[in-house]
Amino acid sequence: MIELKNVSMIFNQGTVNENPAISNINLKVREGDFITVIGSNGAGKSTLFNLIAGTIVPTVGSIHLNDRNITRDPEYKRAQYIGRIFQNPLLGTASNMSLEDNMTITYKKGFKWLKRSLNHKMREFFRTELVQLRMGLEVRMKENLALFSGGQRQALTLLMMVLSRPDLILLDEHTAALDPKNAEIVLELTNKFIQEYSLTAMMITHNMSHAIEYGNRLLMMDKGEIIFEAEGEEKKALTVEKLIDKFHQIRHKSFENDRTLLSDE
Ligand SMILES: Nc1ncnc2c1ncn2[C@@H]1O[C@H](COP(=O)(O)OP(=O)(O)OP(=O)(O)O)[C@@H](O)[C@H]1O
Repeated sequence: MIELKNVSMIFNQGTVNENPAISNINLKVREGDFITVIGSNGAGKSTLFNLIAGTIVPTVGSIHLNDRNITRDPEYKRAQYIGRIFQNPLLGTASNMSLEDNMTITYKKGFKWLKRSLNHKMREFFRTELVQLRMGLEVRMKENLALFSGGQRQALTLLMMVLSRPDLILLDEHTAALDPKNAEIVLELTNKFIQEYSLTAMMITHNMSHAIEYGNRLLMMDKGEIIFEAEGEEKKALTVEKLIDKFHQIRHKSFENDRTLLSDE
């Protein structure tokens, strides 16, 4: 699927501000993997996603999708097969357009003639898909998205991304800006979609228990490196305490992240 080979990212190379944000990462993401990514402040989690999404080009190394070298493919091109959701719930959908129009544009990739072609069949299809969110949005298809809550917007972004069936989805703390109840709803939906549609996904989270509970693989990053990986039974046996201990054993220092949620709840 996606493979990173000896990837390093050095920001401001050769200047006094030189910053080796990613150091020689090798990672194979297999089809169907749901990988949670945790790490201390500035560990390089978002930079890793930026490299995979094509927002930035690695200083060293290469990135491959199904054996095709995509290292130099620009972000807009990769967006056709890599979906990404950010923390800000307003980013994934257009506020000044109706729910129906937002869905149409995503579904047909923005062709101008779409509005006219929004026929009964397609409207019914959207309605059925929206029911899955259990937020009552199927009866609000004509409303502008500016009227929807952050949780509803993020659930819609997720659904619209799923409809486009990307090869890989990158979830960049996509529930962090939501209140705990909505965060839980969106996370459950994420998990449901990933399972039902056999999607391949990577999810950055600051909630350690979510990182343990969801997905089949877990990566722990620090200072631009993947310092610990767990999957299958080993991952299932993890607890927040064990993860913190692991970090301590490997790095001989305590896990520092002011936003990390360490509770086991
Ligand atoms: N565009 C950039 N230019 C220069 N330095 C950058 C850039 N993007 C990230 N960095 C630096 O790279 C390092 C890794 O940052 P990154 O945002 O990937 O960390 P993170 O693990 O996502 O952190 P956090 O959990 O705090 O969001 C940091 O030192 C950061 O300042």
